[in-house]
Amino acid sequence: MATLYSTHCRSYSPLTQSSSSSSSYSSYCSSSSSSSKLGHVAVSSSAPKRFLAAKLSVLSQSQNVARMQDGAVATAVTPIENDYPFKKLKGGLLSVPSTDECKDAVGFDINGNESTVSITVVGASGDLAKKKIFPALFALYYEGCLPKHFTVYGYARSKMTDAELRTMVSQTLTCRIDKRENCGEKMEQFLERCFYHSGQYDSQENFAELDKKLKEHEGGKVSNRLFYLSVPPNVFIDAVRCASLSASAGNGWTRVIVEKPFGRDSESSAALTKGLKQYLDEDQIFRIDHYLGKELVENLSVLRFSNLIFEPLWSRQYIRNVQFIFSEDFGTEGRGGYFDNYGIIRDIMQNHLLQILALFAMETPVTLDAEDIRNEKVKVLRSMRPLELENMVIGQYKSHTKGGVTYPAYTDDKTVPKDSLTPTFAAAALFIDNARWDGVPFLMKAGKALHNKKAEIRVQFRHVPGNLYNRNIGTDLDRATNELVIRVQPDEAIYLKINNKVPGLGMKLDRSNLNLHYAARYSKEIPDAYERLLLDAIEGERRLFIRSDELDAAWSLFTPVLKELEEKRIIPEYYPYGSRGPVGAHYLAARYKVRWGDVSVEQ
Ligand SMILES: NC(=O)C1=CN([C@@H]2O[C@H](COP(=O)(O)OP(=O)(O)OC[C@H]3O[C@@H](n4cnc5c(N)ncnc54)[C@H](OP(=O)(O)O)[C@@H]3O)[C@@H](O)[C@H]2O)C=CC1
Ligand SMILES: O=C1O[C@H](COP(=O)(O)O)[C@@H](O)[C@H](O)[C@H]1O
Repeated sequence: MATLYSTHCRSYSPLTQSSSSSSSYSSYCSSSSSSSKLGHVAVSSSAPKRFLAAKLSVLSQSQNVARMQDGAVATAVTPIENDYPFKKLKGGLLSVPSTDECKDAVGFDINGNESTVSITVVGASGDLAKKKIFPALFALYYEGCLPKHFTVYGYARSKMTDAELRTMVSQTLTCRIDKRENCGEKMEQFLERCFYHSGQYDSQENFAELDKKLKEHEGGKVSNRLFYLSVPPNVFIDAVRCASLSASAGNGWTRVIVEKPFGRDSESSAALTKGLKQYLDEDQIFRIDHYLGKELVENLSVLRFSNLIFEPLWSRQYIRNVQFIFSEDFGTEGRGGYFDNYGIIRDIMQNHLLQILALFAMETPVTLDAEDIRNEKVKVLRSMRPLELENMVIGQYKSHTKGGVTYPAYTDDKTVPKDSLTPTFAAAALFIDNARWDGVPFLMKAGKALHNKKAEIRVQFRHVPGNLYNRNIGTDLDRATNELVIRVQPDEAIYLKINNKVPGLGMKLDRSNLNLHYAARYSKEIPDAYERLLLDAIEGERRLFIRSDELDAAWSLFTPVLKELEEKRIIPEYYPYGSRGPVGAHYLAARYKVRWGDVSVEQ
């Protein structure tokens, strides 16, 4: 993706040229008066603004120019030669990043036929569906991002009427849109497109009934179907089997979003993948890791690859250590049954934090195409040393009374065995054995029931060699090194800690932050990760979803230590609910001469 720009409006090439018109980087030109000897490219000007799809029927063989259906001329960053990366894209599709606004969502396929998208939320009665999926779908609708013809179906065993589903969706709306203008009116319109079908997850017959209903809504148009598996993992394969055999799209695409957990170790993950692939091709499977949809995680590559000042520093030569920190100020209340079978390492580290690490550490991908990015991520994961027990600390929260309020221990949850050793906290030191990162500790820390809720990436740079100002810094040289902090949530920010002189006649040094604070810089609300990911799945954009080889590599790193922890019944270090977690995490970091950045006074 990321390769075609309309030159009729402007000439643009990322990194090398600037826009020659006042139109924004990604604005979309809908007409052209220029003549061209180039062939016809089938794309309508009602194509979505976000990803403009163009079918390349005839192209200039040697140039980076193509003509759009509506006459606009577009240029690619690299020559279009019916060659990589384009020929890899199905049906000769080019996709172009445009604005993140999507007011004119497309309702046509590439041949100009009217198409529909049906989104079936399997497990619609559940927590995730209510909390995240329906609100995200509504936000996309509100923003004009859903295609013209779309239908949302809830599917679960619970008996519900369409009206009851609609009440459930409207009452559980927790999304960022809920206080916006015309929310009620838009919600009414959205709910009219929501329906419910009750059925078993292992019943082809029940899915065939769903298929019949979907067909009625599709009304003979090209049908595209997205199934979101928001059910416990033991139901995944049954639901995929029944959906694919009885309710696949007849003439459009069928895609399935699969929620984590993707297994609990290498073997079970491989079995799940094998099971899914009995019924689906890899490119139909969208394994979701919602951290990849978070705004600042998306921005990580932009920060790195579009700013000259960072990439040259991005290696062992300048970086002392990197920290990935996740904390929540609540326990597993309500999810103890699920959590006890997985623990924090599987719940957060093996997926969310490791995915961010891979994006952070990868080499520059050839293009922004999903496969190029995922290829680079896999290389990072495969260059990593499997985690060893000695490089890991685990903890579990215990009850704590503060201000007259007693907070429960993890094992106070009725669905958790009293003698459970499942970690609710873990810290780990990981290493990437490649030329760029040899010897640099990548530290991870994740915990529930801690003192705050936060997710951040901290990059600590090396000391300035022969620093002229060492005398002015004092004895704690570590404190004076530069640190780049990417605060993923809450209160998104990117800031760089630098040393500066305190104004005055003396020479006293101070630490200050060069701060990109999102709330101050942008008035626009940040979309929820599920919005971005759902939209990507609808648009067939796989960049933020996990490929099966990435998943295998991720499990290979964690499976041995997970087995060892369980086999040896390693006792976690107990920490009070609402504290900063086990002190063992500090000893682990100290072994690699690291101090956690989130515990210093000036964070
Ligand atoms: N909730 C969250 O915050 C997150 C959840 N996930 C993952 O998303 C998926 C859905 O999560 P969540 O909504 O919390 O799950 P729920 O436990 O709420 O289950 C979803 C629905 O599945 C059905 N269901 C529940 N248990 C079973 C069972 N044993 N057998 C068959 N059907 C069952 C129920 O619907 P009915 O009885 O009506 O059929 C339920 O409403 C899971 O894979 C979870 O791991 C991932 C990240 C975060
Ligand atoms: O996947 C999961 O993520 C949530 C945290 O997500 P966030 O977007 O609210 O930070 C976590 O609570 C849950 O345990 C885990 O399964």
